[in-house]
Amino acid sequence: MTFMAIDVGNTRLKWTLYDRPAAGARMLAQGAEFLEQIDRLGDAVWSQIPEPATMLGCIVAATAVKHRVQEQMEQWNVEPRWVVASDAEAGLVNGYDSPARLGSDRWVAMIGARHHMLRRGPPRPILLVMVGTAVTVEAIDQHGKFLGGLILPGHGIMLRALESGTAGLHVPTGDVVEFPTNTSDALTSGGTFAIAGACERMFQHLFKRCAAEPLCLMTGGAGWKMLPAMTRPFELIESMIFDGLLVIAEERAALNGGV
Ligand SMILES: Nc1ncnc2c1ncn2[C@@H]1O[C@H](COP(=O)(O)OP(=O)(O)O)[C@@H](O)[C@H]1O
Ligand SMILES: CC(C)(COP(=O)(O)O)[C@@H](O)C(=O)NCCC(=O)O
Ligand SMILES: [K+]
Repeated sequence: MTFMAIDVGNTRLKWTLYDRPAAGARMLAQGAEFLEQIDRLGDAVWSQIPEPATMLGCIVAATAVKHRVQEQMEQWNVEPRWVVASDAEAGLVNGYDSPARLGSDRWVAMIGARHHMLRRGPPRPILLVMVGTAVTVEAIDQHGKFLGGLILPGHGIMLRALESGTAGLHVPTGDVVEFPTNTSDALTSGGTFAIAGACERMFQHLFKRCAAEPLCLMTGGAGWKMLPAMTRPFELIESMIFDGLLVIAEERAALNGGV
């Protein structure tokens, strides 16, 4: 009962094939492609792997990208299914003003994060940071309610915005240092500490709201770059969105006999 999990962000498509649609499933194959390169998936790596029996994905890229992804899946007899954020799913309650407008990647990652937290101990609030094209900083209380989250530009977008809005900021990538003394280091450190500072503020808001110390989790393709600059310990779980997709698929299968 093979299961394909797909996460399409604004920069890359990430996929993992599992032996079954359930938390703790065994990974059979995985990959990541920049969106410009996804049109080769069907003929290349996806023609070399076992056919998935079911599929579940989340996508925040444009509708045209979704169609391109589904085209690559046509060789399989599998119906594409994409998560849409709802009022509640898999133990998480959605506090967004318009629940369906919440990015499905954010929703799925939060479900994965809550699952990780519950497996390791008593319920705690969670601060979940996802570092992709954009950065999101999510606050979840100890009861599983998503209280709200921040959206910030990612490193790349911040740098491009500064480059296009100024005459003198066209420099190579620098290092993250406490007291930058050149333009490259000033830009790289500025972006990194902007994100770290936003995370710290949300940690404080969440701690105060819940009167319990949040568990700090991080995910996303650029998470490893942010880790050393954080003001407190974060655990990096690269597979968070896939873990969330597995949890959702398992629960939906139990509820109605299929994803
Ligand atoms: N192999 C890589 N090459 C270049 N950038 C990468 C790579 N892996 C991760 N990144 C960084 O991670 C970001 C993309 O992370 P990802 O989680 O795939 O984003 P998204 O979900 O928005 O598509 C890029 O903006 C880039 O900064
Ligand atoms: C915030 C995002 C742009 C993040 O995208 P990503 O960095 O994963 O490509 C995406 O989750 C999105 O488009 N969200 C919809 C708006 C919202 O969540 O409020
Ligand atoms: K993402």
